[in-house]
Amino acid sequence: MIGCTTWLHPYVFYLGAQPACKPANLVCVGRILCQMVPCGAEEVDEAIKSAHAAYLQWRKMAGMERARVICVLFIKGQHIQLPGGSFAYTRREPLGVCVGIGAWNYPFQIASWKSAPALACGNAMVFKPSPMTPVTAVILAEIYKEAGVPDGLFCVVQGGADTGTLLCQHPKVAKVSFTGSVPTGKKVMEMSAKGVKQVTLELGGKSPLLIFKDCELENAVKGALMANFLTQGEVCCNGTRVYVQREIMPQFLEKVVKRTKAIPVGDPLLDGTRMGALISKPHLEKVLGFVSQAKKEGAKVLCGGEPIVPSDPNLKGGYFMAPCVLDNCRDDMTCVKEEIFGPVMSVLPFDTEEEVIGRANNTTFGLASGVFTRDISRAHRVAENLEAGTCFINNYNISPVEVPFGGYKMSGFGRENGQVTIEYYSQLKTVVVEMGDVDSLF
Ligand SMILES: NC(=O)C1=CN([C@@H]2O[C@H](COP(=O)(O)OP(=O)(O)OC[C@H]3O[C@@H](n4cnc5c(N)ncnc54)[C@H](O)[C@@H]3O)[C@@H](O)[C@H]2O)C=CC1
Ligand SMILES: C[N+](C)(C)CCCC(=O)O
Repeated sequence: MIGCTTWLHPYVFYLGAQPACKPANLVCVGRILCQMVPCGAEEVDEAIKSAHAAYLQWRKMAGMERARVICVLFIKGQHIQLPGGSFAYTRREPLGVCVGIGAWNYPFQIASWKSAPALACGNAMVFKPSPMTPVTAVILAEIYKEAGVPDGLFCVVQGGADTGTLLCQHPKVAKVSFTGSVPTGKKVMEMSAKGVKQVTLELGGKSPLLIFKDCELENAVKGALMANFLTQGEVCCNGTRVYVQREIMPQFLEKVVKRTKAIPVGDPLLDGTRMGALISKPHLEKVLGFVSQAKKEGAKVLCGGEPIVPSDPNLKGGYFMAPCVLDNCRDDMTCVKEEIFGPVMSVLPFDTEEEVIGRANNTTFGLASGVFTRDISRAHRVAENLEAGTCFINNYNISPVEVPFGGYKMSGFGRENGQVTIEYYSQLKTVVVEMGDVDSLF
């Protein structure tokens, strides 16, 4: 499949139809995995037309029929009684062709979180994965095909910013669901606004994790690791600002450093590995740059923060680094303010609940947050006061598909997962029914 230069119906994906474009290499531990060429205006247009044609059939199918190929959530409207026996009802209808644009960190999950509810609601989707991770969305298309999704309903187009722009600007597109950085999210919103298209934005974060002295410490330590080192720290909702109540700071640091040093870094295909390589050389350099900057600004590296070369010769060209814990951090440091998107935990002391909530909220991001405490009232009070789309109590990074996920503030808007997602992939039609005579004013 990789390197093919034509459409592959039915789940159209383009990997090279434009000889004028420069091919981009997808590399794995320094070796080329596949080559691809971005889609241009012609291919984007064809994909959207193909999705639109499939949508016209798919939208007519009853939920039960769609449920044979995709697990359809309960999609229903409301019945509203009006005077004189008249009534109104609402219908949830699909939007049309939706575009999904994904980041590279969870490529298969992002493609699924967007396309499954879009299709379940009766829409078609044209999905563009990140050019860093072009393959798994194509595998998802194959899975859909096997499950019985009609030809053209889920199309994958390859490319970067130019292809993304073509998708956002296409007049036949009804909605854009975007996962990526804040600067790109703003551009996507701006382009979509010009065509009055609906938008869902899942953007970056710099989430706070609050650890109170009355917590169950072992769990809090494990939670802090889950909040920082999952997927090499390349997770938008990671709790990278770890606020620890001063009294328990020494015990917390001792335990967290011990566990961090023991994380097996290496081949992600081996069962025992808990951390793989970062996505690319420039990204590794960026993350290491944050660590050096933190040192310059007065942070103390308790462990990690340097590149490592695993012993396996096959991994020599990979972009591995040792997971890092930073102590002596302050709220005004770059490592505490900016999204690093790598395995770097910044630890900060606090004294009171009121103080830590103010500090936790002092950010333009608002994706997630977490609190560890045994005090049930405190836990819910903190959850209420933190300005974030999710608050984890006594755990972190738990996101089953039945639970809504999305941001506050500059981390975006709209929600993915959970029943609420229906609202973001459908529109409401009101039907008003008169049961008596028309009472005309004229
Ligand atoms: N809130 C969430 O659910 C998640 C957010 N992210 C965020 O994503 C970022 C990292 O991912 P990246 O791929 O580096 O982000 P990015 O913003 O550079 O790219 C994301 C996607 O947008 C496309 N794109 C770039 N310029 C575009 C344009 N002008 N018009 C349309 N599309 C364009 C890219 O090709 C890619 O597919 C981090 O900030 C992270 O926090 C990542 C995963 C989940
Ligand atoms: C699955 N989870 C919660 C760890 C991450 C989901 C958001 C992302 O794509 O970064």
